[in-house]
Amino acid sequence: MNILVLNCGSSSLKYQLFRMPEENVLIRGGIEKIGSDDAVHSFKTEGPEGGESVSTVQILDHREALSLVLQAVTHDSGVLAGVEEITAVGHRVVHGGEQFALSTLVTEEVKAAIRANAELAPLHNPANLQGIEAIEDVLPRVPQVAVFDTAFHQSMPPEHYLYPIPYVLYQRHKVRRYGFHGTSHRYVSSRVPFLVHRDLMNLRVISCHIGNGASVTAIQNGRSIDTSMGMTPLEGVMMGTRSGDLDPSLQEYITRKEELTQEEFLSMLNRHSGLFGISGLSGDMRKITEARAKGSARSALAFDMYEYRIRKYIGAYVAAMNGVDVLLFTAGVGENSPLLRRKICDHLTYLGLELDVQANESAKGERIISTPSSRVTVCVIPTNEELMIARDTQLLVSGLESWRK
Ligand SMILES: Nc1ncnc2c1ncn2[C@@H]1O[C@H](COP(=O)(O)OP(=O)(O)O)[C@@H](O)[C@H]1O
Ligand SMILES: CC(=O)OP(=O)(O)O
Ligand SMILES: [Mg+2]
Repeated sequence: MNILVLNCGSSSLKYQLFRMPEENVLIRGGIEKIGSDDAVHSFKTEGPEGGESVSTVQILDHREALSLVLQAVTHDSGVLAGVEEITAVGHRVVHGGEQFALSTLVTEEVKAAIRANAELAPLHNPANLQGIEAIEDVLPRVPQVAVFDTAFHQSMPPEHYLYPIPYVLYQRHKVRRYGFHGTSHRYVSSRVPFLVHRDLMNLRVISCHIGNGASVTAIQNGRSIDTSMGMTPLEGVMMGTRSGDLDPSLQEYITRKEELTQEEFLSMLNRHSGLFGISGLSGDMRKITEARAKGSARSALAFDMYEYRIRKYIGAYVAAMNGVDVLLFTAGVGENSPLLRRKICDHLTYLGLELDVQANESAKGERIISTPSSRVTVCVIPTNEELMIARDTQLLVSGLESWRK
């Protein structure tokens, strides 16, 4: 079967088409700057006759973006003869609230729940829903599956997911911590046994997903027991453009002093803070690392704060699990910044952690970067949220087909 996986961001759409169960990627692509005259659509087909295409186009919304995707996977690339060859579509959906601990087939109720949770993930859920509805319009008979960022963290116990505020706010409005990047944390932790040759059920893993958004998760016996993001993806470590943890009193003080509205304040924390806010330069770790190397004091400060805040969460999760067996790094920064990994590990030697400095600098792909005698195994595991979504979609759609027979 051919499964199209869509990850709709606020102004972007990433996609991959999988042939399942072989797990072959037939084509992968992305559209950036949706809503502008100069949106960029790029895609790449795999295999011996693989090719690449990059074009600048005017794209108003996700609906238009999706028609380009369908054109790319059929006519433009020749990968499929027609859209009817798409068996099912899997979507990354960021906020599933308390309703979803597992992936699910999209129904009217599921769409209503995604809509209801949009308030909690305003940057992500509306775009996810647009993607689902756009597919419904074009391919009304094709089953769709929603795979939630929050689902993996539904195993957190209440003492970890509740905020110490009046309990009634949880009862009335479901104010609690949910956590995100669950599909990524689930995927990378599922790879650990293959790398360390030990059963996940007996391991304490700290998973650091450090991309544009970043979160750290404590995984005990294969289940998430705590994670750094909260009710929204703003809590936790410092990120590219997001602040992470703050004193909540800042809101009243800053909005008064700077005459900001609540929306402007939140936008400042989401889009103008983090690495970008401190460096004044960029939220992109590559630019920060370059500027730091050239002597920029503010970029060096931004880097140090970023590293320190991740390390504090690692320390907290060592305490949460009474130790750690595996520390793993994933996503754009986690996979590609040996400097960040080294700086973090330099301060964890009290755990008996010994980084293999050469392995940390040189290798690519899934790998162990600690020494054989290290008491904590440190790994780099490239994430693959899309594959996880394709697998869940396959599973749910196969169930549907056998039920229909
Ligand atoms: N070689 C590299 N060194 C440091 N950071 C990198 C490198 N390559 C990518 N990154 C960083 O990864 C981040 C993007 O991560 P990614 O996981 O792709 O994010 P998202 O999926 O949330 O958009 C960017 O901040 C980028 O700077
Ligand atoms: C939930 C979240 O922060 O996602 P991303 O890292 O893709 O922005
Ligand atoms: Mg991501």
